[in-house]
This record gives sequence, C-alpha cells and structure tokens, in this order.
Amino acid sequence: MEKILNVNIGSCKPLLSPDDLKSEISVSDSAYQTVITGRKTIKKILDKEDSRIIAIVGPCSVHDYNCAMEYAKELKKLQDRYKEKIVVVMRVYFEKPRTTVGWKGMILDPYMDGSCDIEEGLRRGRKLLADINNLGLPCATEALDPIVPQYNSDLISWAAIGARTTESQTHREMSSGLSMPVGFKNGTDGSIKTAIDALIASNHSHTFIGIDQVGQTSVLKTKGNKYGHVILRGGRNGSNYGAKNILETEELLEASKLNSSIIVDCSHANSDKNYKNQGKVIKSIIAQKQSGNSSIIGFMLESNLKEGNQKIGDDLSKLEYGVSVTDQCISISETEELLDLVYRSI
Ligand SMILES: O=C[C@H](O)[C@H](O)COP(=O)(O)O
Ligand SMILES: C=C(OP(=O)(O)O)C(=O)O
Repeated sequence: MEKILNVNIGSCKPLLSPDDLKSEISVSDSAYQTVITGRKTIKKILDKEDSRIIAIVGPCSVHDYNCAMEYAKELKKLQDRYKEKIVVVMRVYFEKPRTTVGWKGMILDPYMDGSCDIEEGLRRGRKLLADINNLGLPCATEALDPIVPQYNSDLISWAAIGARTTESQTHREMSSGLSMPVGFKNGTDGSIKTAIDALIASNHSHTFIGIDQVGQTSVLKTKGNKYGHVILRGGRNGSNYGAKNILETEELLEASKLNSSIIVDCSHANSDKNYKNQGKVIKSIIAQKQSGNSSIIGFMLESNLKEGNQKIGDDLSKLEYGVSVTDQCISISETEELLDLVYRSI
C-alpha cells in the first residue's frame, strides 16, 4: 500500500533529554547567581523600581564559541564600568528565524554545513551560556523553538519573541510559562498591535503540549508571565523609535492596561538593516530620555568584535574571525562609544 504516514519525513531520531544535557555540562553556583540577579534586576526595571536602562548587546547570532567568549570578556568590562546607570545583558542568539531559508543558528546547525547536528548544537549553546554567566554577565536570547527552553532557559535572564513569531499562539503559550521577562517584537509589517495581543495572551495561563526534563511528551499548564513587554524594531514602512511612535505605543499599552515599558531595538528595520544607523537610534533614545521619557526602559544593539557582516559560503576556513554571519553588527569599539554616550547623557 502507498505510504500515508510521515510521507515527507526523511529521518527521525531520538535526542538527548534536558536532564542528560544538564548532567553533561556543569554550571557553577556563581553562573546561576548571575541568572537570579539578572532576572531580578530586569523585573525591577520593568516595575519601575530601578531607574537604570537595560542594554541588550551582542552578536546578531553566535557561531563561534571562542569569538563569543572573547566578545563576552570585552562586554563584561563595559558592564562593570557603566553599571551605575546601565544594566548590560549579552545577546546570545543561537536560534535564527529566517525570512525564507538560511543558516538557522548554532543550536540548529553548529557545524554550519547543513549537517544540523542539533545534539551538538544544544551542548555548545549550553556550555557557552554557562561560561558567559560564569563571568557575571547575564544572557538574553530569542526563544524560537518551543522545546529548546527546557534545555537552556535556566541560563537565560531575558528572552525575546521575534517579529516573525510574535503573532504565533505557540510562542505566546511558551512565553506564558517562561521563567524570565519576555520582550515581544512588533511584527515585520510594523504592527504594534501584534505585540500588544501577545502581551495579553502571554499574561494568561495556558495548557499545551511540550516536554518535561526527561524528554517525555507532556501537558504543560503555565501560570502566565507577568513580565511581558514590547520591543520596537521598526517594520516594512520604516522605523518606529521616534518620539511620535513611542507616544503611540504608550497610548496603545495604556488602553490595554499593560505595563508601559518599551525596549527599542536599534537594529533591524529601525536601522534599515544598516549597522551605521544604530548610533542614530541611540541618539534619539538619549534625546527622548533627556526630555523626560520614562517608558523606554532599554535598548538593543547588534554588535560583534568587528563591524559589518559576511556570507557563510562553502569554505568555512575563509570566515573572518569576529564578523557576523547574519545581520550587520557594529564593532565592540563603537559599542563602547555608544554605551559611554548613554552613560554620560542620561
Ligand atoms: O536578525 C536576523 C535576521 O534579521 C533574521 O533572522 C531574518 O533574517 P533573513 O531575512 O536574512 O532570513
Ligand atoms: C531576528 C531578530 O529580530 P527580528 O525578530 O526583529 O527580525 C533578532 O533580533 O535577531
């Protein structure tokens, strides 16, 4: 008889469980303390009990452990220097949502050759998070695959739901059960309402199918996440970080009786995907803060050791160390200049 089940599945193999991964990769007490402090601090900022600004800063995607650790050590120096006014959290993004197709990040394809060794990707991702947290630097990531948080979310202080998935019920349900504050990007079409709907949905309890720590398919009932907030990243019709857009977002949040906190993504459609424009967005945030704005509680910068980006290509030995393999990034030295400017100006 003709095959009727799994017609389009080429292969299916078991994956190690979250418990297996956690017993393979040890995490120090001080790394866990970084997560506890990181989450608490971000929650206080969202509750307006801490007036510092959150800076979510780091590569568009991490693809190389050594490069990410070198970057983290540099960023740690900036965290220490500016900590009185800025709470620095490192972007550790290793699941990339693609517009169509492309490399999907270190967890999904750690060897960057289409071999998609997800087990190795989960190992590398967890080790990297453990080591960055061990430096005392809290980590931020995009939660994309709804199963992956069971493997690594104990090492994440802040999570984002991306522009392509903010409208997805699966991602709203997942967010309602995540242990850390979650930022929802506006949609790629620029819709802020999509993020507002996501905030309302994720605030509530949901029941859905997931896995537990031994990898058993389970029914998860969540409590709802009280620390959802909006991230403005611009959209198809242009940027949305200007004072008029911020006011419009504040009004939409207020109308739905939601927390008025906003994070501005200085990259993506707010920079017109040109890293040279990220500084312009920072300058607008500074000007708005100087005029008394209290809703902007943070910003995001896509930054790497070196500026720009490069194509992955067939010969990985040709990749330039410290340069993004996805969206363009500013360099760590420009990052230092921008954080310094924020520190001196607000
Ligand atoms: O942040 C990265 C990209 O903007 C996002 O993953 C989409 O990338 P793509 O349009 O190149 O697929
Ligand atoms: C993919 C990202 O952003 P967005 O969802 O806004 O496109 C990102 O921040 O890496």
